[in-house]
Amino acid sequence: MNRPEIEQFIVTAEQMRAIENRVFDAGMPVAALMEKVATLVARRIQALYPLPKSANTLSVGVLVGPGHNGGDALVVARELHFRGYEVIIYCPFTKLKELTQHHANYAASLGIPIYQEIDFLQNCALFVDGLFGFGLERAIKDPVATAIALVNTWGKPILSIDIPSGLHTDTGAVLGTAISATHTFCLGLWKLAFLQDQALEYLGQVELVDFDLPLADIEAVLGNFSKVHRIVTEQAKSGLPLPRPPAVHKYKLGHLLLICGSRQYTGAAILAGLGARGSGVGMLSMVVPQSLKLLLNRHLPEALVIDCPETESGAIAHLPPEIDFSAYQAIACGPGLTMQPMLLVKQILDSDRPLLLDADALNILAQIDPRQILPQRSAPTILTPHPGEFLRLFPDLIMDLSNRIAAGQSAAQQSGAIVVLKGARVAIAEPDGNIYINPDSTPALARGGSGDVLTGLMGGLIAQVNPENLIAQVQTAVWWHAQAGILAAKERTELGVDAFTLTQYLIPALQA
Ligand SMILES: NC(=O)C1=CN([C@@H]2O[C@H](COP(=O)(O)OP(=O)(O)OC[C@H]3O[C@@H](n4cnc5c(N)ncnc54)[C@H](O)[C@@H]3O)[C@@H](O)[C@H]2O)[C@H](O)CC1
Ligand SMILES: [K+]
Repeated sequence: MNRPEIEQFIVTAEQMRAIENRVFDAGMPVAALMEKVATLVARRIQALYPLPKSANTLSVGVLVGPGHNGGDALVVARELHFRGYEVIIYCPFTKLKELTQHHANYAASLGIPIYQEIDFLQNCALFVDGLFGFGLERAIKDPVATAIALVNTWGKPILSIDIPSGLHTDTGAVLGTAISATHTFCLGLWKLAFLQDQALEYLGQVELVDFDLPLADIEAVLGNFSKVHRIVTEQAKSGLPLPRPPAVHKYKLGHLLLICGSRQYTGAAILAGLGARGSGVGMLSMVVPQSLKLLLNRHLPEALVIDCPETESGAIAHLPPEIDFSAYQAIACGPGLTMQPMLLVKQILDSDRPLLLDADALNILAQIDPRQILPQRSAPTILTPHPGEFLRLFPDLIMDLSNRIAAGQSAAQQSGAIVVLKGARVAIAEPDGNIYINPDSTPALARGGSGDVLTGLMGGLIAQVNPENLIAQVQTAVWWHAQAGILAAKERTELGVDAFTLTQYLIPALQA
């Protein structure tokens, strides 16, 4: 059983090494730690792939590298051998670290075959990957590169120790070539690569193996320096406005002003409205162009629809002159807006309400310059860009998959806004440099309209709380949205999660 508090930390290779060194300096022998860690991994492998009762054994190919990742793999090989598995080792390296060499000698003395060619392992039913861990420093070359490519094509389960060999521990980039794991046992603390979009297809199912690194050592190294956090379920749930106080009325549960839609993008308004409905917000007012009013009344009978004069092409022309922003606890704006309501966006930027901008509102903001206007706002601003919108907003922050965390942090610091950077692993950056990454999601959410649902949901949540708790609500919204997608995909496959269906899973996701 992992300690729950351990799940929140995210470390770089350098931080992991520093934590590990503190433990060694305090007296824990390196060999003892390796023994402990690898024994835990071996047990997990036995649980996942028990020896079949029908056959006498299961053949396991163990890929062994020159460092301590290879040492871990050799301990696993030895344990599986003693438990009755037929183990075959591939180790093409002539020079091993000392401890690793000791384990290799002992494995050989037990009669476990060790080969320098990968072909000897091609009939194995299962592979354990211990080629490289967080010590990988340069691109993998032949013959190991070819061996990795070959094992990947064999289609057998591959269980990686610590990280799939070939992935950079911090960026998740592939260095030369990488193991495509079916399952990865991340050792001790979550490494940054596990939250990087570009690593996801190599990781398979992921699991943290807690081996009792003392919290004091983790905190001594991470201390105030670690600004990268993993959103954990318990914390996300605690942000939900539940349970409601028993004696409460609708105006105490937040009033959201949701500004969205155009004749061209009608559905975006409906989806955002349904997202807001899911949030349980006390009151929902929706600003839309006139011609959407009837349709919205049909889909969202509970919403107060503020219909606005519209442009020739059906965008909102302007807000009603009598609109009073102080009646709302939050404003969310953007889905389906088109680029026309430029003045409207300027007007809400001038308001003193917490403001969430998405989609076209972000594209309009990009033309105004977020770094100039956002720091002048008296209330918090939240931006929810996908990578394309992000680059329009912050064109000089070149963002690619290997630096999205740093880019998100810079954008938040420079604009003073909370920046929710969408992607396979949504990252939420705060102006103070902290960044929160949502670890569990599903590709089912990569679909038109899913962002509109998030805007409504997040808007509805932030309207319900004190602006001081905003960052917690933003995390909760991102987590909740992903959980709804995960549940919907489980019941309906990843193809069955259109944005409307997603709105129908918001509440079931909480019940689950
Ligand atoms: N997390 C912990 O506290 C523990 C981790 N353990 C395991 O140890 C590895 C890290 O071990 P380390 O020896 O530092 O690194 P690696 O095994 O990843 O490999 C480094 C080794 O490989 C050489 N090298 C680097 N890049 C290449 C390359 N492209 N081609 C060839 N050789 C390369 C480098 O020079 C080194 O010699 C960690 O991941 C865990 O699995 C401990 O077992 C327990 C505690
Ligand atoms: K590995």
